[in-house]
Amino acid sequence: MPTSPADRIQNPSPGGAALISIEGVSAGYGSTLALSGVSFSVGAGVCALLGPNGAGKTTLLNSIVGVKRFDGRIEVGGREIRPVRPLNWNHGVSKVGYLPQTFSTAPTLSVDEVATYAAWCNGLGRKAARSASVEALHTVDLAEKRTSKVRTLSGGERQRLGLACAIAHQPSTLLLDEPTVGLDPSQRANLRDYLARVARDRCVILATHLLEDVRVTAGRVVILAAGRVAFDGTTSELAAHGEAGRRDLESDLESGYRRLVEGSDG
Ligand SMILES: Nc1ncnc2c1ncn2[C@@H]1O[C@H](COP(=O)(O)OP(=O)(O)OP(=O)(O)O)[C@@H](O)[C@H]1O
Repeated sequence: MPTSPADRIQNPSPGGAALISIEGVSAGYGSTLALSGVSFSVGAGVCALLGPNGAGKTTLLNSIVGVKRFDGRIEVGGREIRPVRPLNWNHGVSKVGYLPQTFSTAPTLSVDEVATYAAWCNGLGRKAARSASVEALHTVDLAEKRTSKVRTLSGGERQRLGLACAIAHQPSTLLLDEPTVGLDPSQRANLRDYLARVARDRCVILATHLLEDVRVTAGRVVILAAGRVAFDGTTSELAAHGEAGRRDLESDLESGYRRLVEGSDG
């Protein structure tokens, strides 16, 4: 069985200090139950959150960040999330950085203004927010665009601006909802490198449909199906669910995923 590079370099074990703890979380929209009794905890490392369309991934991330009402208990860095209140409400700098599935912001603001404002909203003072913006834009390779208006950015550049907004205040946990969608291959590789680096001492939950994201970055995988946890283990354990004799780790992961979620591996 091929071993994931992330398995070797990270400590995705929930046996380490849990940065995010989710216990019996249920949430819905009117009569639609989107999450039903979801429980797992996550320590340092990249934890991939997989599942078919409508499985509840975005609902779970919105619950963790405190913008979606839920039943059950969620703690981030030992602090209980009380929906619906911003995470940093009266508590200083937010411990969470969130890149939503669709990042949108005021088109007439400059790139630098948007990132500075995000850092300020996440609890930094004005001066610290300005330098945090400079650093974050450098990290996502947007430093040269800092004076450009948001409306002039390409789709991939907007996505990277969204990431800069999520990381500028240096949160201990990062929630990223399909962050590699819309990025070109070299920016996608840069983002994966960045995630592997920051996840050494932080928790990253990466919601994605791309098994290459999982292979390259994640040590741990949680699969949601119809609002419930269908799998919780390492990437190697997920691959072990696949049909034997596949070519590589990514094929094993796909086969394991399809067997668990669809009851077949196509
Ligand atoms: N604002 C909403 N109003 C009503 N139902 C919603 C709303 N948002 C999500 N849902 C429903 O909740 C369920 C979970 O949706 P969610 O967006 O969390 O899934 P997901 O796993 O993120 O899907 P995808 O992979 O397509 O992004 C789905 O049945 C969806 O139709």
